[in-house]
Amino acid sequence: MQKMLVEGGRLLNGKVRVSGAKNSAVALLPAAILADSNVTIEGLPEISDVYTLGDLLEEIGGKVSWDGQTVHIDPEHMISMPLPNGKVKKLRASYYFMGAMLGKFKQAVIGLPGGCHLGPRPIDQHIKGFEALGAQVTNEQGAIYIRAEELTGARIYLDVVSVGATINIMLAAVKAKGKTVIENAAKEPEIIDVATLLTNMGAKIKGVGTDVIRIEGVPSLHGCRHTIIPDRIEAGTYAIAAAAAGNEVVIDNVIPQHLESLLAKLREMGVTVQESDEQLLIASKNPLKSVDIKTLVYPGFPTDLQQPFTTLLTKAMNTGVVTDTIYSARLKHIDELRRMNAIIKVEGGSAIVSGPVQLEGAKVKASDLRAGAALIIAGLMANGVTEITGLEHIDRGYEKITDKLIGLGATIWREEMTDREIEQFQNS
Ligand SMILES: CC(=O)N[C@H]1[C@@H](OP(=O)(O)OP(=O)(O)OC[C@H]2O[C@@H](n3ccc(=O)[nH]c3=O)[C@H](O)[C@@H]2O)O[C@H](CO)[C@@H](O)[C@@H]1O
Ligand SMILES: C=C(OP(=O)(O)O)C(=O)O
Repeated sequence: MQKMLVEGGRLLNGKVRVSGAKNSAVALLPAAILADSNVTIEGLPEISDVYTLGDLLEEIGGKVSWDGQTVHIDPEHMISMPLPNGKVKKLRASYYFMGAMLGKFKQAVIGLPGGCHLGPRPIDQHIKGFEALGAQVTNEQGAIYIRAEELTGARIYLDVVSVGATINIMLAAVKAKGKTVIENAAKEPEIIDVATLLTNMGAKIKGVGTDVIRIEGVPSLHGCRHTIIPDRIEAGTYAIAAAAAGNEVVIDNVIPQHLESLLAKLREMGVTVQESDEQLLIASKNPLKSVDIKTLVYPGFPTDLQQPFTTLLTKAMNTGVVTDTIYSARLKHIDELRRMNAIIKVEGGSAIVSGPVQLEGAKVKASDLRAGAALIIAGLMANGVTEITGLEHIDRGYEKITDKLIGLGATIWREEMTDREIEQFQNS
């Protein structure tokens, strides 16, 4: 087991390249189940969630071969193997096996998913969608059993706007008989990416990127080649790091339109942001002004950037209020930031950040993926050395983050933990 050490006080400078989008990748890989022939996906991020999903595809009989960031998936010998336990518990996105296996085999048994602990992560809207298409769904000892004689298109209104439910219902509906309409659908770029893959496989989908998606079921889907979109959350994380601890940083392989809410907030704080076709230039200034943020569904401020942004607010003048309307309990980074000298009060589900303060290096624990990113940025801003444990969360979603930050001039490295440190970590 390793820990990460960050020596603060070096200003980030230079260029960093963004990898493929984690939250697309985790849906594109299960989507390949629906094809009858080879699917190739290019530009995948080298992160543990991606490899876990590759292993799960193999568990159900797929042939999966990797060539760097490209994966070739041969679905010909896949079967409707139950996956009640094991690797499905390691990540949230294993729930996309439900929609994809239901669409392909008319049945699926999938353990309730894992993923970051952000408070309750219900899947009632996914189940409502599967049932509307004609499936019977039961929960038996922590696994979801789904079975249908036949899948028939339906009109499905989502009671909450959900990325996971929108994608899962698309996966189940692309081969159903007749027309499916998903109303109050989510509009995130990752949903468009998944729909693009499915369309390349022969699916008939209209309206993605709006809140009404129309799907005309087709009897079969074929293989294809697809290139993933860049990771807007990784790009946003580097943009925040540059604003917090940078001089001038160019972020390469970005779709700036995917980040408008973040960029608007950075500009409000006084950060210089320049956008070009595939790049962002972030130039930080002192002092920064505080702003309030409220996370919302796309194109609102992303919940996945709330935690790193909270760290940035510690160096801004006055108080900024952070409210996460998607995952109101996504606040586990706050106690760790307080250990580093941050002044943050939690009131009525919002975090109130007072600044500016000089953060101090400390021993902290990443409780989830974006909390990890928030702590790394705090380490870059802090006096002295910050020691971060819980790296398995960070490795789920950030490709080569230490190398990328070293490329920008940061002093950051990983070390093996001693037996005593591992014991302390496990008891904490
Ligand atoms: C809308 C949104 O910002 N979604 C984010 C959410 O996706 P994720 O797929 O986890 O969450 P959803 O988009 O599905 O859920 C959005 C909201 O709807 C609720 N809900 C969801 C499904 C359901 O069946 N019932 C239900 O009540 C959730 O509790 C949440 O409050 O976390 C991911 C990982 O951090 C992000 O990449 C997504 O951008
Ligand atoms: C919380 C996240 O991931 P997951 O939903 O896969 O746990 C995230 O991407 O920020």
